[in-house]
Parts: sequence; C-alpha cells; structure tokens
Amino acid sequence: MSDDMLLHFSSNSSNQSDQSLPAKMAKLEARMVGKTSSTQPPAQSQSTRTSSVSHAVKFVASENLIEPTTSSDSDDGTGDGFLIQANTRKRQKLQEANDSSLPERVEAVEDGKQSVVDSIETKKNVDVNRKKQGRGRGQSLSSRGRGSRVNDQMKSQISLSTILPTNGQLDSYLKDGMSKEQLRIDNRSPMEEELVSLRAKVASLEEDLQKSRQASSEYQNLYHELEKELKEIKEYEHQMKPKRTKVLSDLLISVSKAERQEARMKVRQDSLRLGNVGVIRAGTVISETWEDGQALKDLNAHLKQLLETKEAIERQRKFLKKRQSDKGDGTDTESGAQEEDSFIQDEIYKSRLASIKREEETILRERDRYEIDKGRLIREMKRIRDEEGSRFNNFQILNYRFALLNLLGKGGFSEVYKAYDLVEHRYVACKLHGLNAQWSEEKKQSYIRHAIREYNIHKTLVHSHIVRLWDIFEIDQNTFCTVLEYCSGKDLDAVLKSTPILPEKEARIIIVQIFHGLVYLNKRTQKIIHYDLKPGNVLFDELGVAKLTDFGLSKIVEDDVGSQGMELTSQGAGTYWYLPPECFELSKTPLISSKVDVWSAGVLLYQMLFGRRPFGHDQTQERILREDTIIKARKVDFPTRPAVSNEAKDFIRRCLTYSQAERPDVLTIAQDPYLTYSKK
Ligand SMILES: Nc1ncnc2c1ncn2[C@@H]1O[C@H](COP(=O)(O)OP(=O)(O)OP(=O)(O)O)[C@@H](O)[C@H]1O
Repeated sequence: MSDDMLLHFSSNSSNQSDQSLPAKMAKLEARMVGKTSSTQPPAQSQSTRTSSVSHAVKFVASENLIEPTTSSDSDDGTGDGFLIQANTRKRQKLQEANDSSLPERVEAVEDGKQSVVDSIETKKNVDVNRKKQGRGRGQSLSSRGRGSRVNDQMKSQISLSTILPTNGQLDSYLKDGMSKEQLRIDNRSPMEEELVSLRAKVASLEEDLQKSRQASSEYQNLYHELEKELKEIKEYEHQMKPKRTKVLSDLLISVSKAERQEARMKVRQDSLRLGNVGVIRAGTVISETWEDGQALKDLNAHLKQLLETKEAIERQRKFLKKRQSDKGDGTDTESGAQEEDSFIQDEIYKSRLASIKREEETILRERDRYEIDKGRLIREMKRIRDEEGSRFNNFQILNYRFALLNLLGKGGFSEVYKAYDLVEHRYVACKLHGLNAQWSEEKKQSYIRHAIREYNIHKTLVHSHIVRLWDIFEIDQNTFCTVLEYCSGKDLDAVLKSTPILPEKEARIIIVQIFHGLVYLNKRTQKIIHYDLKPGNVLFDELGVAKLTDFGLSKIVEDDVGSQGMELTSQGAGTYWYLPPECFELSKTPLISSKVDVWSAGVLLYQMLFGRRPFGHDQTQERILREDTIIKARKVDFPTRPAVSNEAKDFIRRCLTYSQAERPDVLTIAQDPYLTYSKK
C-alpha cells in the first residue's frame, strides 16, 4: 500500500465517523451489488485499486466492524446476490434488536476502530522505516523486507476489501464462526495469490540481498582495516629492515670473529704437536722450512731408538753365529751344550726383533696419521695466511646483500668466502675473481669472457648433485664475484687428504652421485662436458650430498657434433691425472665427448678405493706431459691391497678404456650394474 493510500485511509476513517450507520450500509450494499467479482484480473490499474481501497477503508473505518489486518474478503462472484440478500435480512434482524444490543456493538466497534488505528500505526511505522532505509543504505534490509511484506499484506487485504460483503453479512459470518482468514483466502484469485507469493519471495530476496550487502560492507570495512594494518606493518618492516640487517650482520660478524680466533688457537695448539713453519736465512736469502712439532719429534726419536736396538741385536746375532762357527771343533758333549745355548740366545734375539718390528709398525701408522694432521694443519695455516692477506677480510657487504664472513680457500685466480645472503637469508659461497692488475687489457677481457661463459653455462644447471650458481656481479674494474650454493662439508680432495682410502661402500655412493650429475648434464637439450672432474671439484653439503662444481672448463656440445665428439679448443687445460689419452693428442685437434668425463670418473673411483691415482700418481703435471704418461696408459693395474670387489674393478676398467671409440659415454655407462642399487 502506498503512503498516499494510507493517508487517504486514515483521513477517511475520521471524516466518515459522523455518517449515520444505516444510510452508509445501504450505500455499501448497493455498491456491492453493482461491483465486479473479487477475481478481478491482476492487470487492473493501480488507480482503480486505489479508489476501491479508499472505499473499503471508508467502510472499515466507519463501520468499525472488522480489523483491517484480519478482515475477510468477499465470496466468489457467484455468491454475491445471495450474500447481499442474506445481509439485508440480517440487517433487518439487527435493526429489530437494535437498541437492546447497541452498547455491546458500540464496544465492538470501538475495539475494531482501535485495531484499525493500531494497524495503521504499525503500517505508518513500517513505511517511515522503509523511507528511512530508502534514504540511507546503511540500515538493515531485514526491517525493509518486513516492511515490504506488511505492505504487500495490506495491499492484498485492501484490494480484497473492495469486494467485502456488507457489515451485516460479515457480522453474520463472524458470528457463524467463519474465520476472516478463510474469507480472505477464498476471495483471492490464483494470480493474485501468485503475485502475493512472488512479492513475498521478492521481499525475502530483498532481505537476503540487504543482508549480503551488509555483510559485504562489513567485509569491506574489515578488508580496509586489514589493508591499513598491513600497510602499517610494511612501513614498520621497512623502517626496521636496516636495523635488523645491522643486528644480523653484527651477529654474523661476531660469530665469524669467534671462529677466526678459534681457528688460530687450534693452529697454535696443533703446531706444538705437529710442527710449524720456520725461517732459514742463507746469506741474504730467506726461505721457509717446515719444523716438526714435539709429537712428531718423539715418534721419530722412538723410531730411531728402535732402529738402533734392532741394529745392536743384529750385531749380536752375527757375533753369536761367528762364535759358534769358531768353536766348531770342541768335544761332543761340550759342543752340544754350547750349541743349545747359542740356539736359545738366537731365539731371544729373533723374538726381540719381531717385537721391535711390531712396535715400528705401530709407530709408523701413528706417524702416517700425524702426517695427515700435519697436511691439514699446513692447509689451515695457508688459509689463515691467505685470509689475513686478503682485501676482503674485513666483513664487507657486497652488492648491498652478501655479508662476507671467513675465507674458505684460495684457488688459482680466486678467493672463496663463506658469506650470508641478507635477502634470501641463507649462507652462500662468494667466489671473488681477481684480475691481475699486471695483466694486459686483452688478457683481462679474455678472463672476463671466460667467467661469463662459465656463468652462463652454470646458471642454467639445477640439479641436486650440481652446485647452484645464484648470481654474478662486478665489484670493481679488476674484480667480480660469482655467488654459489654453500657446501659446508669438505671437498673430496680434502676428504682424501685426511682419509686417502675410503671404504668401497662410501666410494661407490660418491661415484653414483657424480654420475647422477653427469647424466643430468647429458640429458639436457644442450649437453655439457664438465671436462675438469677432479676431487677438488666435488663438494659435499652438510648432509654429505656430493655436488659437482667449477664449470670453468666445461664444453657445450653443439647440436651438429658428430658421433666422435667435438673439437677440443682448450687443449692443455685441466688436471692431467684425470684426463683421458685423447686430450693429449698432438697430431690433430682432438675430438672430445662425454667420454672425457667417464674417464675422469674412473680415475676418481680408483683413487678413492686405492688411495692413489692409476696413472702418474707421483708425477708432476709437467712430467706427465713430458713423459707422455697418459698417452701410454693403455692398461690399468690394481694393487692387491686393499681388497676391492671385482664389480668395482670391472667398472673402473670400463671407464678407463683406452680407445675413445670403445669407451662408453655417460648415458651408456650409467646403466652399469655398479651404479644401480636394486633390492635383492
Ligand atoms: N660452493 C662452495 N661451498 C663451499 N666451499 C667452496 C665452494 N666453492 C669452493 N669452495 C672452497 O673454496 C676453496 C677454493 O675453491 P676454488 O674453486 O677457487 O679453488 P680450486 O678449485 O682449488 O682452484 P681453481 O678453481 O683455481 O682450480 C676450496 O677449498 C673449495 O673447497
């Protein structure tokens, strides 16, 4: 119902209160006779409805017989005449009993009036609320939904009340106990009912929509609040970042300083035991020499003493033998007793010699251990000296990101520092490539080209058995840095220096990992030959996972390469103990393939198992070249000790196949049973 209608409704109710009841009833009856059925089509115009409503309201208000909210409606169209007649009769009866029942009726009328007023008040409130809601979206839709429903109910009631029977008839119905609701339902057309139900649905949907809108607005508010909070956190984070970085790098520095101190203290302690570098002056020439420590001196002294004892016993034995031969012409009884004495004496000497031998062996084993410790000490001393001489030793932060800590080691042209990545928050290894200031510009450029080439190859390699290369950047005109995955374990070279012979199980799992890395290099679209496989280029992480590194000499195998391989352009580079014979070919440019890496891996396995390299172990690089050691390496020999499985030996023989054509390539040998672990 519109607001206008309500106004009309309320004004009529007051205006008509003075009309005489009988005259009004008559009027209404006449109208009812002439009116159309309540099944008026829903398409009926709103204005017609409104006028009907206003009449109905007039009727309700003036007669005060029914409550608008529960008022019944008319019968169906066919019953109109009967109802009117019945009503007329009813009215006559009523008039007869008029005066006697008037006080109760007045009361009923008063009650009805009050109900209508209440209903109108409710309606007004609802509509006022709805208007408010219409003005401001912030208000709850549920109240608007309720308002709409009440509105719809009112509309339907009012439109139906246009076809209500006269008040007499209605009174009679009420008296007969027929519910007003029943009347209302009976008088509804199906379309009207559908309309009502659709309106109810619309109202409920509107209510849902409003709820959703409200929820959405609440979420939006929450979102804005969170966004604000996030912004604040980010700002705070931004402000705190330099402070945090400072605290972090200070911590890292103090830990590194403590490590440096500890390393130096250990070197001092070990030096007492194992030895130190001394300085010898020969005229104006000053040179360095190694002086053994007390433990080694004691061991050597012990060995010397054992040797002296051994020599003394040997001398006594000789003397005893000589005496025996000199007294050979004595009496039988006499010579028999002397012979027995000499025999016993000799047995004593022999027994003593055997025990000296055992002692010697123990001391020699101990000395070997000391020698290994001595080697480690010398390397550590060198590292400390290199660190002290390095221009990067004062904890610089490179590229605003990499906090340099302690020196890991120094290579030919580079220093490798342990560093901390302040962005990714992980340890890395920063390899600082220094160009020699004395080099010609051409040589510097060539070195840089070489390093960039290595970087370009290495950066694309992502495999668990290959050291990751994270970054490259320039430090100054003569220095640049490559950032590598940090491997906190030793490299294989350091491992073999402290334990020259590895148990076969350990050696096998290392070679298996190396081959996993090699297979990866050979399964890429752009195949790569590492070309510099050697113990120093196999690193271990803290869990003992082996990783290949140093792709400085690597070769990219071009697509159009023939089955024999590609041309070796950098002949002479690499470490000769680990390179195959074809790399030493001088008559023509050698063709190389992944078979180079297979040979190197074979040498590595041999060295891990037997503690020495198969070819030219004791030779220098220069001598290997001069004596054609590798060119002559046609057959591999295995020492009798330590005992190694035949499978391992067969695998090594396959890797060290002299003929390049017959040697399997990486992908072929990767199928070898020695490299596969199958459950038995
Ligand atoms: N990614 C890394 N993680 C941990 N230590 C590393 C890493 N890379 C190299 N190192 C260590 O740094 C030291 C120097 O390495 P570098 O590769 O420069 O030396 P090299 O291989 O002996 O020399 P060159 O490359 O000239 O042959 C070695 O002891 C090596 O173990």
